[in-house]
Amino acid sequence: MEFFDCISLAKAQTLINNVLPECTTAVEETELIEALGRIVAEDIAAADHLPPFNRSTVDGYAVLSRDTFSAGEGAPVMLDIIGEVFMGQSADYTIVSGQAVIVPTGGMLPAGADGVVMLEHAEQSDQETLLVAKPIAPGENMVAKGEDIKPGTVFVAAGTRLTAAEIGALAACGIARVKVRRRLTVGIISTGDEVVDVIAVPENGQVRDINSYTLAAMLTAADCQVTRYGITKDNYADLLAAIGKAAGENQLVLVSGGSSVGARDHTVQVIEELGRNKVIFHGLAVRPGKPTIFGLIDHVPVFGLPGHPVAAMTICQMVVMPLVSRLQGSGSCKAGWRIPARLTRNCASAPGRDDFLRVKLIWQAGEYRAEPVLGKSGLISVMTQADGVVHVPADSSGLYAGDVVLVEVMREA
Ligand SMILES: Nc1nc2c(c(=O)[nH]1)N[C@H]1C(S)=C(S)[C@@H](COP(=O)(O)OP(=O)(O)OC[C@H]3O[C@@H](n4cnc5c(N)ncnc54)[C@H](O)[C@@H]3O)O[C@H]1N2
Ligand code: MOO
Repeated sequence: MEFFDCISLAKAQTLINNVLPECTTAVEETELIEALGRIVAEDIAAADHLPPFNRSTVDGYAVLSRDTFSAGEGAPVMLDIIGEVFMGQSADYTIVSGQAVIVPTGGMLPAGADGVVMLEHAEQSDQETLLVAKPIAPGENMVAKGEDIKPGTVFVAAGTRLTAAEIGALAACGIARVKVRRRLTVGIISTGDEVVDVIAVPENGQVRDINSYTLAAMLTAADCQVTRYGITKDNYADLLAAIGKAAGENQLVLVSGGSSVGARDHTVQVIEELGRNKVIFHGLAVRPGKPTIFGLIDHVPVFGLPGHPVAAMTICQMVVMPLVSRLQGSGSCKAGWRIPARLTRNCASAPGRDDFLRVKLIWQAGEYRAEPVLGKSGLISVMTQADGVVHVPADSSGLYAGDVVLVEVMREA
């Protein structure tokens, strides 16, 4: 039996970057609310000032702040109330020194006013006379025209994955439709004579398909359009047909199982045949995930992911997701939050190999602790217990309890 040569993770990433350096995903326009989670295709700048006029942030009296500087509880400043601004209406006044105008929270400030005295810090001795008991600073209790967003400012950059906050900013600027990248199309195939679908009751020797579900869930959460191509038997012709179809219909293909070197592991030969010798690597010096395959079929990247469910998910997160982000035109990896945490126990690692350590995050004494989740690569429960992965680089011989590590969070919430 011929065993594969493992290359380093760093070399693998360079090879992937070299063959697929940039985003080629087409652009489409979508309704604002449909744009949540999508990747913005071009820089978005504001056309106007936000807000378009000076606004009060409290219920009170619009004034010239300098008129109030000498105000105090025992020595109120007296101002003339010249009118009232109503909510949603233009403030058709100009105030000068010695004058005040009643304004509601969110109301427009009259010209000349540079601050608002809160209702509770002033008293009306009659309808036209205001006694101010507390000074305000210039700009206090108001939002200035353009203070939020200035015209011409790029407030959502190309490559941003839209969250509720950007959706709100776009709404504020009157942008009802957004140019976003088309969803990356991803085909997913599970292989294995022993693998049966979720609705089947497995017989002895059989297991239900986990990987096409975990992978589809991860890619869907990363805003991809996923097609599951079911389960293919460990049979060269069936695998050739399935991978060929998936590569013809998608921008990325993930095949789980059959990536190792056993007699039934055909994935690499199939990619080689369909891609005309475009297998770029087979074997990574990582754990888990050693038998990972990467190749191209007519420019479509195809990964052969290890069958063990922990390995399939981990390689998807650490190797496939960065490529997905790049192909999507996104600067940020969907599930790529890294947070510092203190390791709770020693973890050995073989030098010369990158290790991906599964950890559970526990909030304790004002910091996160990273508790290693022990368990074999074939156990899906390892992943239900883990919150993320710690990358132990190839030049490390391990980590010590108390080390502060970066945890790549894999959990959505
Ligand atoms: N002699 C060696 N044997 C193995 C090696 C090795 O270096 N030398 N590597 C091991 C490692 S590491 C892994 S990971 C697996 C990878 O094997 P394959 O990618 O070829 O996957 P299979 O053999 O098809 O399956 C492995 C394992 O995973 C289960 N599996 C497969 N697909 C699914 C699925 N869709 N859902 C749930 N479980 C799945 C399968 O039943 C096997 O138990 O090879 C080791 N062997
Ligand atoms: O990829 Mo295998 O699961 O390293 O154990």
